[in-house]
Amino acid sequence: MTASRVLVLNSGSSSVKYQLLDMADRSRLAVGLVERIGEETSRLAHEPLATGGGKREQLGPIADHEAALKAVAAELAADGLGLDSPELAAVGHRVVHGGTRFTAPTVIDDEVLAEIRSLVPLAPLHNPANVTGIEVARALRPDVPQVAVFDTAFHATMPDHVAQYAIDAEVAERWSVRRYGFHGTSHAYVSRATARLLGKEPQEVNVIVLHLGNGASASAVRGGVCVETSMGLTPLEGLVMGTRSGDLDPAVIFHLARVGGMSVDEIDSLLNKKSGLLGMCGDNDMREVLRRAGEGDEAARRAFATYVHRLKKYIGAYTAVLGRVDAVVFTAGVGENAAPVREAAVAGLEGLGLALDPRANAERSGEPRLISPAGARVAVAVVPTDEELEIAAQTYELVTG
Ligand SMILES: Nc1ncnc2c1ncn2[C@@H]1O[C@H](COP(=O)(O)OP(=O)(O)O)[C@@H](O)[C@H]1O
Ligand SMILES: CC(=O)OP(=O)(O)O
Ligand SMILES: [Mg+2]
Repeated sequence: MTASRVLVLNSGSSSVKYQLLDMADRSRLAVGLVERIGEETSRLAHEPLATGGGKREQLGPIADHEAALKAVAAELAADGLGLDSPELAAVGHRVVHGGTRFTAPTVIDDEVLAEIRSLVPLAPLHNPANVTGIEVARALRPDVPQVAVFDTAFHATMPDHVAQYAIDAEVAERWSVRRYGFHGTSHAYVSRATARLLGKEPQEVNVIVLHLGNGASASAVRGGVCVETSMGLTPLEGLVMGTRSGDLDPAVIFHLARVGGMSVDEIDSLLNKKSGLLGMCGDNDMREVLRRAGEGDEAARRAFATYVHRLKKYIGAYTAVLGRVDAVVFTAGVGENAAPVREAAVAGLEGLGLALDPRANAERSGEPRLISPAGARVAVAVVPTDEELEIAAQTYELVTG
């Protein structure tokens, strides 16, 4: 019997999502989530699909990512799905920043881990958690390959003139200042799945992918190759997000420092953790924003309008970048679930060939589906992302291929 299980760890700044998959048939054996790590109200939700044991929940403080991962390992072990199993072929880690060095899945050794650690300043919210995940998994199973799958990898094909910021070239080179892009695993998976939905090969279609989760980014994918994306040096640029500002005039930072007396760290925290929907209206969860806006709450309505306006700008810009667009596709928590966001983002874009079928848009389903009217010039679609499956597939291919 060859080992065919892959454990995928997707560690975020305050959460860990995980899945144990059997890559022999791509089935999911266990899935779970630890959220609000570092708070009093941490929660671990675990579902051992293989045993049919039903969902289990643990409430109470989980201090840090190390504690979270150990709790996950204990849950898996309790179902006989532990990391000690001889069937475990590899652990796949989502690593957010791969810099210019990593553009493909990579088996992690000491040197690779050191390089991932050195990229922490470029993804301070994400890479430290990714490093902890690698350290904990490695300590538990030093004999099993640990593979890093990078959020930046899919965007490495962006042309230099797209990746370059219009700043002094020597300064940019010296400090690795360029646009990298993130959520690449999702953009890759979803753009391919969209081609399939259209009955085409990825090489045949041009797609605009809107990944709208807590973090949010857009990408322009021409014939399966990423040519532009909205996140930059770090996951702060681009769309309005749950707690991040996205695009702004860089002079806002000088102004807040010089006139507002804020430190660089305070401004960093303001723009990454206290901005976006949260900053504008006090709620970062789109469900709350929609509920409040529906009740006529002015701050929530304006936050929604700003969020949607930014999306429209990117759809227009990427239509120009691609020249011909076959599909605009919505994915991730907001993109898959929030029909009002999709409706408002596409409204008024008939000139670009975009329209929605209101009935199809209102339908709820976990399947990839079209929400544009039959015969529309540009398809509009909802395609659920599956970063964990994609990470598992890339990991398994690397260790067995
Ligand atoms: N039914 C829904 N309507 C609107 N927004 C939703 C809905 N379900 C989930 N979301 C949004 O999805 C977001 C999380 O998306 P997700 O892709 O899971 O994010 P991440 O992977 O970045 O943590 C939540 O902040 C929430 O606002
Ligand atoms: C890169 C990024 O923004 O990731 P997330 O959406 O998981 O925060
Ligand atoms: Mg996500």
